[in-house]
Amino acid sequence: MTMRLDYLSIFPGYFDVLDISLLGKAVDNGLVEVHAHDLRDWTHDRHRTVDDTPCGGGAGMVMKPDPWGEAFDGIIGIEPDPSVHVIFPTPSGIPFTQSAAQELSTVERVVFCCGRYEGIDHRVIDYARTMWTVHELSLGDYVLNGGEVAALAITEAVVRLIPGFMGNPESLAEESFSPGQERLLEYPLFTRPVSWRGMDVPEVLMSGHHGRIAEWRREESLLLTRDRRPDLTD
Ligand SMILES: Nc1cc(-c2cccs2)n[nH]1
Repeated sequence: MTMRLDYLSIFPGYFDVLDISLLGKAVDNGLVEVHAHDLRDWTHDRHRTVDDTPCGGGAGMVMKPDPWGEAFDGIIGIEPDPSVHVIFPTPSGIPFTQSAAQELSTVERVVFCCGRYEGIDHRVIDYARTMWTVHELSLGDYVLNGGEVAALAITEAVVRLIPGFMGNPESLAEESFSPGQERLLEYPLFTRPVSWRGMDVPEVLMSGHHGRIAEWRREESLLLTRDRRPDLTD
């Protein structure tokens, strides 16, 4: 299965980075195909205008619906297709989680709509919901200048889960937040040298005693989770 990823943005250059590293490899081995589009290509005025003042007043500018609608027609089509997943990163979205990444990793087509300014005219999202499967997703309780960085983060979380993408799929199963895993934070990791700047690797990890090592790691995860993410232990 090849996943097609489209990105609609007034800064399509953000997505050049997808040609690099692991994601670049996924593109090379045909696991994913990536298309970035400049929303301004669907404007018709000399200034290639994509925004206007908010109806009802208020600060900032809102992204006009017309360019989005024409871009949807050109990129996705004019017939409804629930198999197409359209993602609007937004601070007012539902929290993006590993389980959402897991679900999206099985989808054949994903279109990211990267808003700027104060946001996109709401009729664009309402229209998209009549046509495709729409996800308004938040990365966390902080505000970015636009959806591009969020789209890249969601892309990385999703693409790395596509079967055949990661060399060693077993490592995925053990990760924090993987399905089936207890919701615990990762224990501290060490590698050689055993002694570094006066700090030694914990002795238990050099003991070769797998039972004790597993016990030490679990305890460390429990302590870390209780200290930093008590919400995960609910
Ligand atoms: N979680 C999150 C998403 C965003 C934005 C998406 C689009 C513009 S700002 N900020 N923070």
